[in-house]
Order: sequence, then C-alpha cells, then structure tokens
Amino acid sequence: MSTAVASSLAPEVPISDLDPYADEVLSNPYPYYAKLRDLGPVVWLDRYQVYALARHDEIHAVLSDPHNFCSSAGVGLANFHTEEPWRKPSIILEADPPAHSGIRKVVARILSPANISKLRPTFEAEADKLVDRVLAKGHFDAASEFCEAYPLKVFADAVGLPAEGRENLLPYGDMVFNGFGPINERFSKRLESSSGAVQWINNICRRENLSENGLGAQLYAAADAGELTQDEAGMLVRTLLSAGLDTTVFTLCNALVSFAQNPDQYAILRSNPALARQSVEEVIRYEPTFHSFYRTTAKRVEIAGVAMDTSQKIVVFIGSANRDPRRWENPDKFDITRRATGNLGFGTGIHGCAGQMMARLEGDILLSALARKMKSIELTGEPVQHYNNTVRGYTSIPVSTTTN
Ligand SMILES: CCOc1cccc(C(=O)O)c1
Repeated sequence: MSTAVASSLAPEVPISDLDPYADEVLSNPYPYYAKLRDLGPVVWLDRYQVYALARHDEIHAVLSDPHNFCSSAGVGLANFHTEEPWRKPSIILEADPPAHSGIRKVVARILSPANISKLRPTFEAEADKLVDRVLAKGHFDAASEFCEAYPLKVFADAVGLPAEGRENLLPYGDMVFNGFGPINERFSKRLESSSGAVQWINNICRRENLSENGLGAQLYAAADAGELTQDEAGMLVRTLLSAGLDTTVFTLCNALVSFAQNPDQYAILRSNPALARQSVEEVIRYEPTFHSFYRTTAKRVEIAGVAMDTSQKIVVFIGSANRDPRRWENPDKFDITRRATGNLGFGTGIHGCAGQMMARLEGDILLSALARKMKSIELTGEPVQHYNNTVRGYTSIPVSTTTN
C-alpha cells in the first residue's frame, strides 16, 4: 500500500535508494545527510518504504506535533499497528497523550535539576578519582577505561543498582537502540547474544533488587503514592537503564574524540573549565549520539506540501538537522564558543529527552574535572567506531595525555 501511495506521489517526492544502516553510511553519515537535505524537505527511502526528513525545520515541526505524528506505533522502523514489538513497548517513549502525560510528569520530577543536583558531590568525587586514575597512566583507552566507566559507576549507583551484573547494561542498551532500526544482521546477532542481559534487566528492575533511596526506589515510592502502578514503576526503571547508559557513554566518547581531533577547542576548554557545560551542548549538536528516530502519521497529513496517508512511517535524521546550514552557521565546525542550545540532539517537545539534565550533569562534571588536570590529549590510534542502527559512538579510543 505504501508503495502505491509513494508511486502516486512520486512526482512530488524525490526517491532515494540510500541505506542509512549500511556500515559506510554509519561510519560517516554527514555527506549522505547533505545529499538528502539537497534532494528536498521530504524524501522517499525506497529501500525501507518510509519518508525521510533531513532538514532542521521539518524535523523540528514533526517532533513538536505528537497529535499528527505519533509515537505509540513505535519510534523505530517497526510499525506497532501492524507488527509485534520485540519487547514490551515503553510506557513513556512509545506512548502518546493522554497516557504519556501522567507518566512523563513523574519521570520529569525524578530527573529534574532540583532532584538530581543532590547527586553533584558524589558525581564530582567519582569524576576526580577516575580522572586521576587514567591521567596517572598517561596512555589509556578513553572509551573502555573512561567514558564507559563513569556512567556505569555514577548513573548505575544513582538508579540504585547493585555492583555486580553491570556488564549487562551496555549490551542491553545496544539491543534496544538497534531495535529502532531494521531487523538486520546487526540487530539479530545482538538479540541472540543478549538473552541473558534481557533476563538480568527484567530482574534487576524489581523493587527488592534496588537500593533504598535511589532513582529506582523513588519511582516505586511514586507508585506507593498512587501516581503509578507498581508495574509502571518497574517499566520506568527499565527506561532509565535502557536510555541512560549507552547514550551518555557515547556522548562522552564523542566529546573526547571531538576534543582530541580539535586541539584548539580543547585549549579553549582548558583555559576556562567553566565552559564544560556549553561544550557538552556543542558535542550534542556536532556529534549527537542519537541519529535517527521515527514517527508515524496519525491521520492524513501534509509536510512541506507532501500529502501523506495515515500510518506512514517517517524517519527524522537528528544528526542531519544539527548540521543543516539553514539553521547553523558553519555547521561542520566543532566550536565550543557557539551557542548550541536548541539543537535537536535531545529531541524536542513532549518527548524531548527526559534525562537530558542528567546527561548534562555527567558531561559537565567529567569534562571540567578533565580540563582542570589534563593539559593535552592526542589519539595514538584510530578510534574504533561502534556500529548501531540508531546511536553513534566508539568502543575504543586509544589516547595519550599530559598533565599540568
Ligand atoms: C530518547 C531515548 O529514550 C529511550 C530510549 C530507549 C528506551 C527507552 C525506554 O523508555 O525504554 C527510552
């Protein structure tokens, strides 16, 4: 049916045979994004039978309009109206108003700056310990020994997880983010190898396995107060563990690689560590962890004059919106002095990332701790890219560093 729709619209909608999930595209998507932007505001991806948006304004408009472009049919390629989800849909990410609103209110309170700022002293102490440890080595893998280690310690502690079993977290997140793309080999291989991780996650989200006063316990306390059911509280702990680890790990990886590849920018941060928070924003714009997400038309609707039928999947390339010259001056330059707020790296609207203040807190604290003690950083080998259908980051970043 969608092909018929597309072919009847074909004169209006440029068709592309791009495979956004091909390794060579994932390794450097930006030239492909530029081609998509130049083709037009709406493009038909023939390979996946979906509409694609690559320009900032149309993406911003779709993400800001949950009534016409819904999330309850899934925010990946799979259309929950016609296919079984591989896991129980998220009650916040894959939900629409009104069901979404009450749930979001509880999560927003628990992840609010007021609530998470209490974590700052602990996050700062852990950042100083980790920075001292890796700088004492001088040569280390900034991905495995630094960018992964920090959220797996501070965020997992904040949620209230026990120390053992955390090796399941990144593989589980990798599966979740692969699951927003096609059921390709990358996803199927991860699904086969991670059944243990799925069991572990489902078990660890249970109230009795979490610490007394962590973010997980606060979700169950909201259930005790009648704001959620106990089941919903458990599902939201799963949300925290699905969305809050791989994303911050890769954001920190992208920050370290961006600074190592732009030493002039690191020198600016070094001269003023208070710029750490602003530089996190520029990292999220320049090298967002999230690259693509989907919405589904909830009725017959038009974008940029293109008429779409209901239940049509639309992929929005967030990584392209953040490099759109129609919105950003010199978009391909990593520039921590620019005002990067308002970029779409955390999405926007009612589904804007609920954990963005947590991500900023971790990035701000770890990068300023680094900037105070590390004089320089340089790559001693090619960073090893992590290939995933939705998120971009690294699994290995060999570096050498000098201190004050
Ligand atoms: C914007 C990222 O939000 C996410 C990502 C992955 C899983 C979930 C969830 O709610 O389980 C949420």
